[in-house]
Amino acid sequence: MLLNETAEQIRSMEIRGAGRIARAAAAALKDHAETFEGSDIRSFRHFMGEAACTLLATRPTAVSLPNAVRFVMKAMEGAGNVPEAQAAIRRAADSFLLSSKHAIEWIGEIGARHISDGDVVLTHCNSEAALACILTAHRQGKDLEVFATEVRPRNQGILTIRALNDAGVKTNYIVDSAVRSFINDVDLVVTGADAVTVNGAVVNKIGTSQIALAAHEARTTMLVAAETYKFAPRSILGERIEIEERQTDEVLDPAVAATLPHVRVRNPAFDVTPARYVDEIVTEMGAIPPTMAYIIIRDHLGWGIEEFHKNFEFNERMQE
Ligand SMILES: O=P(O)(O)OC[C@H]1O[C@H](OP(=O)(O)O)[C@H](O)[C@@H]1O
Repeated sequence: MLLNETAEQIRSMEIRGAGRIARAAAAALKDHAETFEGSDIRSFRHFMGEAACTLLATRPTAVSLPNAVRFVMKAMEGAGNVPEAQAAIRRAADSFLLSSKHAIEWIGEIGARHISDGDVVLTHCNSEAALACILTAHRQGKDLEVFATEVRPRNQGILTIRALNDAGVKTNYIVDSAVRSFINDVDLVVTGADAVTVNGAVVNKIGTSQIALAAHEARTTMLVAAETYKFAPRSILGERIEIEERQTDEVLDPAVAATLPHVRVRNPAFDVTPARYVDEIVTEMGAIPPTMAYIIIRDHLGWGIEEFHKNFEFNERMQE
């Protein structure tokens, strides 16, 4: 698929979910690299740099996207000519796609151990990682019941209840505002994440923080399922995660909005749940307390402060 087409599909949310966005971007960079005609390595770097920028501009919040793009782009750093650089990009993209798939499988296994026979689990939005935990527990023969939210305004809950229904999981579909009414019937909340910052805060679909608050009050365990490529290196530098605010027509019919000149519709797509409301983050490296985010960023992703200096030099070279 052409790079611009992938970018448009991510922007319009035809391709959505933090992990899927990241994999689509890695695959798009790989295909794009093959379309380069020429032999000048500097022109190739520029060609790929522009493609990376196009992908990065699609959606601002899910950190998996810049992490995947950087992982693939960094692979060509040492290449001396175009075929070498193309091969390096191919290898890196394939390795990202494979490790992403394995990460979700591992998260499913580890997350399922947190779910006991007879548990009632609540999930919000449509997260591959969170669903992996629930579906693995179900496949293990545990008798589960799930509460899945509607997820206004894009209604990703429909995708979730379809997946649960297809697997034969007993599921209750509720509007977002019904969470507190049912939270005392729930043993465990499992959500995904679009980003995890260095202080262990979890950025996820709007409404997650209200659910975490309700779970905290009810003493219901709150698990977040997230691959390590959703941890945000730049948060070490104090950079904040930009919360995407989407078009208002997702919330209110423009014809109705036109009759309400004093009303401003707000549509943030994500919110931030502080670490103290999250019991554990289930990653492919194991289940960790959210306060261990720094270790994941530094020791596993390899992003210490010194890496930012290296990256700065790399970006300078890309712009030459
Ligand atoms: O990567 P996985 O676990 O699939 O999803 C993680 C998160 O990505 C989604 O964002 P959106 O629907 O693209 O806005 C949701 O916020 C979901 O919880």
